[in-house]
Amino acid sequence: MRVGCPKEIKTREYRVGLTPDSVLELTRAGHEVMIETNAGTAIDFTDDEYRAAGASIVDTPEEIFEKAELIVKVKEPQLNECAMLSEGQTLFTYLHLAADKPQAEALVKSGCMAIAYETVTSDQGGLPLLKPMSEVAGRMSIQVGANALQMASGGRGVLLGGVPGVSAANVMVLGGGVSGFHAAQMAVGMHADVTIFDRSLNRLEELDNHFGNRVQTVYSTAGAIAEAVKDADLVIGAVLVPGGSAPKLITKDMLSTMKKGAVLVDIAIDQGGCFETSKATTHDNPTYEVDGIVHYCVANMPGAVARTSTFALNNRTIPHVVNIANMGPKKALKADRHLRNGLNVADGWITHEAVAEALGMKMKEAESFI
Ligand SMILES: NC(=O)C1=CN([C@@H]2O[C@H](COP(=O)(O)OP(=O)(O)OC[C@H]3O[C@@H](n4cnc5c(N)ncnc54)[C@H](O)[C@@H]3O)[C@@H](O)[C@H]2O)C=CC1
Ligand SMILES: CC(=O)C(=O)O
Ligand SMILES: [Mg+2]
Repeated sequence: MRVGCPKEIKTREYRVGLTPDSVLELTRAGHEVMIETNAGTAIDFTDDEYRAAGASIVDTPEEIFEKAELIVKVKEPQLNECAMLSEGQTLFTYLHLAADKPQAEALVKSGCMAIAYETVTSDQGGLPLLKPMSEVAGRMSIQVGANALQMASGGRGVLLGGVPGVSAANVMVLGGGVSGFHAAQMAVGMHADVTIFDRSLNRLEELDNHFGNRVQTVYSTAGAIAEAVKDADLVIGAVLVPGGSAPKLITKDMLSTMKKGAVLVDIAIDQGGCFETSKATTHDNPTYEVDGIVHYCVANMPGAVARTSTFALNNRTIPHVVNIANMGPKKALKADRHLRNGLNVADGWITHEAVAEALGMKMKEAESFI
C-alpha cells in the first residue's frame, strides 16, 4: 500500500505521524512510504533518516494527498487538508470531531474513511491511542507546576521536595486516572507530599496498593476538596467524565482560601477545565493569575515535548498502521472491532454514534462500510 505522512500544519505542532523507525516497519512489510520534506526536522528526524528507512521524500502535501492510499497524521486535518482528501483514501489521526462540525462536514464531503485515534478501544478498556498523551501531560504537569511555583513565575517560592529541615510542598491531584497517576508518580519522585482525589473507590484502592504510604488517597467530595485546597501549594486537575465536560471542582470563591502564589495546573482544560477560573492558554503564554493564584491551562501540553510525544504515540499507533496497510482498511476494520470503534467517517457518512449525537448529524453503522 502507498502510505503518506504530511508535515503537521497546526500552529506550533511539531509532532509527526510516522517516526523513521515506523517507516522501516512499513517498508520492511513491502509498503511504499512518502514523507513530506522537513516533516520531522523540528524534532531532529532528518529527511536523510527517513530516506535510510526506505521512504521517499516529497516536496508538497498536495503530492501526498494525491497519491497516498493511507494518510497518517497527528492532529485533525485542517480544512485545506480535508479538501485534498478523496474517496478511496483512509485517514488515521486524532480528529476530535464532536467539537468541530466544519471539519466533520468536510470529511463527510471528501468521501474518505477517517479513523480517529481517540475513539479506538482495547480489550483492557480505556482509550489506548489517547493514553500516551495523557501520560505525557500527567508527567509534564509536575514539571510545569514546579516551574510555576518559582518566584519569577509568580509562584510562592516553594521547592516541591523541600530540603532536609524544610517541609516538602503539598500537591493535590484531582482525578487518579492515567494523567493523575503519572502526575502523582513524578510528584512522589520529587519528594513532594501527595494526595490523590478520585470518585472511583476501585481506582483509589488500586492507587493505594501501588503507592503504599507514599501518597494519601481521598474520596473526592466538594467538602474534602474545599478543606484540602487551603493547604495546597500545587493542584493538578486531571479529572475526566467520559463524553462530558469536566466538573468544576475548585470555584472562584475557593481561591481566596488558598495560599498566595499557589499553583493550579488544569490538564482537563481540553474538556472545559475543572477549575472555575480556568481558560485555555498556549505554550507561548502558558500562565496567568487570578486572585494571587497562578493558573497553567495549556490545551496541547504534549506539543511542548514533541519528540517524546511522537515516540509515545507511534509506539501505540504503528501496529494498527501496519495492519491497515497489510490487510487494506476494510479487512483491518472487519478483523478488529477495537479499530472499528475508531471509524468516525466513511463514504460520506458519520459512522460513530457519540460523534453523530454530539454534532446532531445522521449516521450509518461502521459495519455497513466494511
Ligand atoms: N491538556 C492536555 O494537553 C491534555 C489533556 N488531556 C485531558 O486530561 C483529562 C484526563 O484524562 P485521563 O487522565 O486520560 O482520564 P482518565 O479517564 O484516565 O482519568 C480521569 C479520572 O477522573 C476521575 N474523576 C471523575 N470525576 C471526578 C471527580 N469529581 N473528582 C475526582 N475524580 C474524578 C475518574 O474516576 C478517573 O479516574 C482529559 O480531559 C484529557 O482529555 C489529556 C492529554 C493532554
Ligand atoms: C490528544 C490530542 O489531541 C493531542 O495530543 O493533540
Ligand atoms: Mg540527528
